[in-house]
Order: sequence, then structure tokens, then C-alpha cells
Amino acid sequence: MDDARRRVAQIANHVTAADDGFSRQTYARADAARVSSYERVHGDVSRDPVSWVKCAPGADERSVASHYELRDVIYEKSPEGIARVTINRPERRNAFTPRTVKEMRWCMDDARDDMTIGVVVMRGMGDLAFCSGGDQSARGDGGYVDAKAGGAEETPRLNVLDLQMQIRRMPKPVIASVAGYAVGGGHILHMVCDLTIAADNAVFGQTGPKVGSFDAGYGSTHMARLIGQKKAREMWFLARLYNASDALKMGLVNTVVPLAELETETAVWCREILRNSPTAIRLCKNALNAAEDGQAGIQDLGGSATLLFYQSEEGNEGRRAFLEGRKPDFSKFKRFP
Ligand SMILES: CC(C)(COP(=O)(O)OP(=O)(O)OC[C@H]1O[C@@H](n2cnc3c(N)ncnc32)[C@H](O)[C@@H]1OP(=O)(O)O)[C@@H](O)C(=O)NCCC(=O)NCCSC(=O)CCC(=O)c1ccccc1C(=O)O
Repeated sequence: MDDARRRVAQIANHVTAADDGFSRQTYARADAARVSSYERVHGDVSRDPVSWVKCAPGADERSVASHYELRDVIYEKSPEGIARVTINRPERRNAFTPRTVKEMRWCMDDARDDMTIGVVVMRGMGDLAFCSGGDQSARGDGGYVDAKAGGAEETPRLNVLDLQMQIRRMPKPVIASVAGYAVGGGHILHMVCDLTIAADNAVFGQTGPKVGSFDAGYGSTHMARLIGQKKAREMWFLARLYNASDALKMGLVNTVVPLAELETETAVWCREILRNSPTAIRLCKNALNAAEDGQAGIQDLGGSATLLFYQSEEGNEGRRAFLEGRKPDFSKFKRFP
């Protein structure tokens, strides 16, 4: 009986922790014998600070067009395999301009190509905002514009839509680490990330209808998949703001932690992901996206299948046979049921 009571208490502890939104790498244990074999082998996930190294495009990387340096964004990597992209416009609550987005796109491309990176974190500078969406002072008639030297206006763009697709197609998890406001296009950015870790001061919402804007792409359809049609319509039609605990209840975020814990908790989630099979994670992301992303989603899933096949003996038999001018011998490969 005592044992049963102790077991219920353990489960209750577990549930309370999850309901509060705090992830616990080690649940309350009655005694050491209850530690799972996985925990015995792998140990606890470190909560040590991440050591970041700042990165920037080299002078030869003209892909950032005329921007050879990152001005609106801070890009860092850690030797343990985490990349971090920080929108650095706190004076505008981290609102983005086409240039900000261009810089973020360069970072995302780099993080995708870098085979030492297994997970990407996106966040805003400071505690007040993750991102407040498109910079309304840069909004022109046909999109958002960066001012050119001499006062002339650049080509208008809605290039954040390209960034959203880049995050979806990134074959590694992207985690939004949200302190303060995630509103407008900033709210959509966190939604298209694979996971969201929110600080308890986070505030979420779609402000577009208040300022004459909307996102009829992922911003609407993906939101409805996350929180359901009724809530998505409420979020868009009323354009209200929601606190972190509301967001957790709605399924908009994965967890809520005290603001002071946000950086550490984000690092812990990254480290837990980095312990796991990168290929398993890649294929799960592909599969979870595929149902929503149609042909583009299937293309990503198919690309990952080809990547695996290219690494197989069977795939290489075809290549070698061609190069050696002989018939390939596929008879030795099993036809699994
Ligand atoms: C975020 C707030 C709720 C914060 O309020 P508060 O803490 O009181 O701070 P403020 O004093 O308001 O702001 C400080 C300072 O920052 C400036 N600022 C804040 N947000 C923006 C912004 N988005 N653009 C420009 N400037 C901004 C603010 O003016 C202050 O400046 P001072 O000089 O100090 O006065 C609140 O700030 C707020 O509500 N902000 C506006 C939020 C908003 O409406 N965002 C735009 C929504 S529309 C959008 O994001 C579209 C984006 C897009 O590109 C797109 C287009 C088409 C299809 C899809 C998309 C897509 O994104 O998906």
C-alpha cells in the first residue's frame, strides 16, 4: 500500500511539473534503483552555459548581396553543435526589415550547410521582445523596403515568407527561445520553428489586422493546425495578445520557464536533441511537415530518402558499376517485405 501511495505521489509530481510547463530532465525518484538504464548510461544533461563563438560572412560570400557584415543580426555557434541567430534591433522590439531578414537567411543557410551544427536557436536581443514583426516604418506600397544610400528606396520585399520556408526546410530542429513580445510576423516566425520555449514574460499575438496586414500562408494555416480552427480565427479576427500560460494551454508553445531560466533551459533542450540520432530527427521533421507542405514536403522527405540511399552499399553498387563499365549486381541486396 505504501509503495502504491509513493508511486501515485511520484506520478503526481511528474504531472505537476509538466503542467507548469517546466521540463525536468530527471523526475523525482524514490531511490537510485528507479534510475532508468538510459539515465545510467547518458547521465544528466548539462546545464552549464554554452560557449558561443561569433560568426560572420567572409568577404567572399557575396550571397548577402551588398551586406558584407551582419548589422541587424548576431550569429553565433558553439563547438557542441548549436547555432544561434539573434535579431538585434531591441530599440524597435526586434522588428525586421528586408535587410534583417536577408541576414537571417544567410545565417540559416550557413547553419544548414555546417555539418557540425545539429540544432538552431532563434531569439531576439533583450528581454522585451522576441520579434515584433515587420518594421512598419520600412513598409512601402508593395512590401518592406530598406533605404538606400542617397535617400532612394530599394526594391520592396516580403522576404520573411522565404525565411519561413527556409526554417521549415531546415533538416535540423529550429527552436524559438521567446522572451517578451512575439507579435505579428514575429509570432509567425516562432510558430514555424519546430519548438518554442517561452519565458514567463512572453506575450503572443497577431497584430496584423490592427495595422492592415495579414499572413494567409503558414501564419494562418499552420496556426490552425497548432491551436485549432476556432482559436486561430479568434487570434486573427480579434488580434488579442495572450500571455505565456495561455499560449501553453493553447499548444502554441512547448514549455514556459522563468525568464532567468530561458537561456539555460534552451541549452538543455538543444543538448537533449544533440544526444539523439540526427537522421531520425531529420526524417521525423520531414514527415511531420510533409502532410502540411504538399509536394514541397514530399520533396524534402524524398531528398532525405535519397541521401540515405546514396550512403548505402546498394546505391553505390549502381554508381561503381557505371564508372567501371559493367552491369550492376543488385542480386545481392535483400528485398525486405
Ligand atoms: C510590440 C509592442 C506590443 C511593444 O509595445 P511596448 O513595449 O509598449 O513598446 P513600444 O513603445 O510600442 O515600442 C518601442 C519602440 O519600438 C517601435 N516598434 C515596435 N514594434 C515595431 C514595429 N513592428 N515596427 C516598427 N517599429 C516598432 C515603436 O514604435 C517604439 O519606437 P519609439 O521610436 O521608441 O517610439 C508594440 O510596439 C507593437 O504593437 N508593435 C507593433 C506590432 C506590429 O503591428 N507589427 C507588425 C505586424 S504586421 C507584420 O509583421 C507583417 C510582416 C510581414 O512581413 C508579412 C507580410 C505579408 C505576409 C506575411 C508576413 C509575415 O510576417 O508573415
